[in-house]
Amino acid sequence: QSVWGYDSDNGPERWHENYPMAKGDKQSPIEINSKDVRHDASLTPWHASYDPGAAKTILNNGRTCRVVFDDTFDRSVLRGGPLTGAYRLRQLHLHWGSSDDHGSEHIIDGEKYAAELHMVHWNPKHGNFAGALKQPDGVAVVGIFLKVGKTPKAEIKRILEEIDNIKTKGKEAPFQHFDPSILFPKSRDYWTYHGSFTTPPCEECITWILLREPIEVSADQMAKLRSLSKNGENEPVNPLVDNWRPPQPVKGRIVRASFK
Ligand SMILES: COc1ccc(CNS(=O)(=O)c2ccc(S(N)(=O)=O)s2)cc1
Ligand SMILES: [Zn+2]
Repeated sequence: QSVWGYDSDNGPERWHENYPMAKGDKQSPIEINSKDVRHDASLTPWHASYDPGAAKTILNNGRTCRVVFDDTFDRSVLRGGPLTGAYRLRQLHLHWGSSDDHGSEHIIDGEKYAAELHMVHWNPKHGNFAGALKQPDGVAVVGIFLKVGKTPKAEIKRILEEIDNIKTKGKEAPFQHFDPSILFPKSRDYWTYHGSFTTPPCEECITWILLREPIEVSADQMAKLRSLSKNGENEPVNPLVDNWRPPQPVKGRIVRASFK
């Protein structure tokens, strides 16, 4: 029984065999077409107040590179935008391609970005993360697009410098004194819609907040990300690339924009 992944025998087309939610009506990611988006003047700005001391470790779980935060109390929280109340930051991770022309999960007006960074937050009114997964307002994910350019954002460097310590599956390293809000682009403009985890178990518990302005990374930084391996240290190197789910049916959902 192969665990889910992104290969032909365990990839997105087969996830529904073990995770029936994968065929739900509110799945993510989706393609966003500006002509179908509705500007909602009632959408307020979102605010993140993160404690750099909440950052704990960075790990390679064979499917992504993930930074984990202390979410045992309201220490690093996201508020506002489409959200009611304060959502606790639990982890951030990325999805990327095997080349710079693809890799993001959400696609904007036909454009695929080289990568997409997800900051996962959960609603403490549901007790714990496992409880929040079962609620439509349980989880909020901020998505930031990464574009390859000439003036790379220095802040992503901190994450990529750690890559050498977590090359293989299961490797974990301390990752402290890190405030992920330095990764935010200048503009606060965003799209928001209701969807799901883009990986199994694909629960439909996510309020997506996708930032309109991409951040820039260098080609070398993308190559660094692609040097991670899906396999453990005593196994053959299997480049960790193309860990993105293709767009899912919108099924009548409305995507709202905070901007005109
Ligand atoms: C029942 O046990 C569970 C249930 C659910 C999870 C997934 N939760 S998670 O935060 O690791 C995420 C996976 C995918 C995310 S995406 N690409 O949509 O931002 S977030 C873990 C354990
Ligand atoms: Zn993700």
